[in-house]
Amino acid sequence: MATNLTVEPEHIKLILATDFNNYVKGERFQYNMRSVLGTGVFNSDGEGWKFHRQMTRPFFNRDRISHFDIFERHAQDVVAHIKQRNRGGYAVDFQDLIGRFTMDSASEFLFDSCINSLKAHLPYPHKVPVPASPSSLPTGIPPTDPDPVAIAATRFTDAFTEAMLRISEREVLGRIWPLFEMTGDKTKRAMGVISEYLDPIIQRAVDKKRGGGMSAMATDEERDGMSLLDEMLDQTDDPQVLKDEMLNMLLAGRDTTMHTLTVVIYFFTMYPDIYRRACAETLAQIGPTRRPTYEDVKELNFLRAVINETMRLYPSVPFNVRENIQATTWPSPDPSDPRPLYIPAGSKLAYSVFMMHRRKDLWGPDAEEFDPDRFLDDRVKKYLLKNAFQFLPFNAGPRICLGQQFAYNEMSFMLVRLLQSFTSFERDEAAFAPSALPPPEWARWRGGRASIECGLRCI
Ligand code: HEM
Repeated sequence: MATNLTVEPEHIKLILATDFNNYVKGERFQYNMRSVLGTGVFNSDGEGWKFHRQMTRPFFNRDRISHFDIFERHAQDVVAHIKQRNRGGYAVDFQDLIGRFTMDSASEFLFDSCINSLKAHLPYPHKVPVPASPSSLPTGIPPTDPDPVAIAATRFTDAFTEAMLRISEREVLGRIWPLFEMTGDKTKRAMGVISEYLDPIIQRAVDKKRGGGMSAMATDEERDGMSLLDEMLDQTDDPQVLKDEMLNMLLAGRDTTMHTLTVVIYFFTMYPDIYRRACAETLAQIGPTRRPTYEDVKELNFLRAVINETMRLYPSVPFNVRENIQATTWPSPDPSDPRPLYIPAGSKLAYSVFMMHRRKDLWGPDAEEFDPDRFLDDRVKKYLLKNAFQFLPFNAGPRICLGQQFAYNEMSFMLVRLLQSFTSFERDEAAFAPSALPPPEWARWRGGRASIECGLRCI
């Protein structure tokens, strides 16, 4: 069956909000993801989804997301890693590094159990031969991690990445993916490693609860100190349900913010003026060393515009899919033919915010340009305020991203710490892995320069 793709705000509004109950992720999508995401919040519909959503939502509503201690610890590690690598004359794979920041921050925030991926050593640029012994390294960093915490973190994050890649491959292959897994489930190995890591954490939390630890009778102060895992234990102590939810949350919490932060930095390397303005705003509001507070972050209007403009052009979830339960109609997108579109029951539907965010009729003639000022000047009124459904990096309606405010805080905090620490960022294209380079023919296409896995020098 063909997939119908829409980039119309009116259609997306129906799917996500006004006719929400008629659209589901669907059995096919859930089957593809199940061996990794189980029945977690991303991978469920109907009553199952409601159970997961109501189990996790209260956690994000608390004023917890305004506590920045976790971000500070991990941001300091990021800055130290960059300085150390740059001192040795090496570029840093920023996407890898910032993925460690978002993984460690999310795991500590959500489960009070940090993965500690920032404790492991960073990979070297692909052309640098891996030194044979610690003493031969200019930075003095041993080539492998002797620390068991670092080894466990690396095994876990590698397995996590592998599992996510495997399920995305299934989506790309579509209906025929089981043919490619006839000899066995391709997520099994990675899920074995993931379970080895998560099962003891979950078991400890279950035992703590059974032993009379945190409970629904906890005081407000005690609740403030509870992790999402503790809170979920108020609803269930089924280890499989808890594990599914942890993985769903880690997926949501690592890759989205990692991707957005990487593209922001990529844009800083392309547009030094934008970088200078963001820097000037940060220094005026917070100064060169002070740790940013929740209130500071809210005042950084230009930085927020940079983040929004990045998510407009490169949203972390560029496409999404749904199926409709009942047959329905959509308004015609063609003004010359007002007849509505008929959508038979059980249609495969895709919507692309990536494409919608670049439409010139919705955003103006410069829709494909990177220009954060469009979120600050009269273009807000002219375009954005006309239709709330034309800017949807976090989705909308009942399934809107639960971590939106956490994500804005986390990304702003990390960017402030980078802006305070470095006066410029440069791409080091010699350090790019060949697989991260755009194919040569892209250079002939307009806008075809981007490759976001960047080797970076921070000065
Ligand atoms: C730049 C950062 C982020 C972006 C752009 C983003 C975007 C999205 C989008 C588009 C969805 C809808 C997915 C779908 O319906 O298929 C979503 C859902 C969700 N997000 Fe985020 N997200 C971000 C960060 C986070 C973070 C940091 C967390 C948690 C720590 C989080 C937690 C969730 C959860 C739990 C859902 C599932 C909601 C549901 O289905 O009811 N997100 N996010």
